[in-house]
Amino acid sequence: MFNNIIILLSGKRKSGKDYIAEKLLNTIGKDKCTIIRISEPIKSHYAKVNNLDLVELMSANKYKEEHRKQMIIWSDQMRNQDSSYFCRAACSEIAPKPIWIVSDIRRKTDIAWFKTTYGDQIRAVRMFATEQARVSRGFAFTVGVDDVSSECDLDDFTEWDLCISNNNKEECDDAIKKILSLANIS
Ligand SMILES: Nc1ncnc2c1ncn2[C@@H]1O[C@H](COP(=O)(O)OP(=O)(O)OP(=O)(O)O)[C@@H](O)[C@H]1O
Repeated sequence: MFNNIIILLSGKRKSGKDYIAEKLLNTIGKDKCTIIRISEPIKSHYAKVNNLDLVELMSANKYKEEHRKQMIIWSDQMRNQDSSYFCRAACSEIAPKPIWIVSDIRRKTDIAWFKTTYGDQIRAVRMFATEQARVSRGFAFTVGVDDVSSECDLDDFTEWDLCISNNNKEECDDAIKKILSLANIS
């Protein structure tokens, strides 16, 4: 596979993982870069099993939030059988581009699988935003979502290559520069 650097983005809900991933994609260029979402195979398999509309499920709307808890429970059951099932599925048909951005790393097993599979190509990035900023972006603490392993498993992980803040435009611009530098892109 022709990929040189794989940027893993992790952070709490509404810390801006997708936002930063899209900015990186637009900066690096779609010819050289692609975004991978582990949630894609989770959602497509979950939609199939439950006869749901995948387009609605992929969008950041109420429909997605309504199904989030059930998807967490279902995907945990799948992971208990095979912890790297969704990581493998997400990477199985990716275009051969030099930079991959995985925009929704949530578990130690996700990082372990990427490191085992892609070794020193991996750059692990943790994003932070204040609760105030996250609330302003639509975050509301939800039992069964924010207090379970999909949201908390990486809270005590320390082996990040880079930690960044994304509370405002200045921090976001700075974060983009730091991630590009980490990935050896000037
Ligand atoms: N630096 C920023 N400036 C302005 N808006 C931002 C910034 N970062 C994120 N946002 C906005 O906040 C909202 C949440 O961001 P995003 O969807 O990227 O978060 P996320 O971490 O991917 O969340 P989730 O884990 O729920 O998928 C989006 O509407 C996004 O446009």
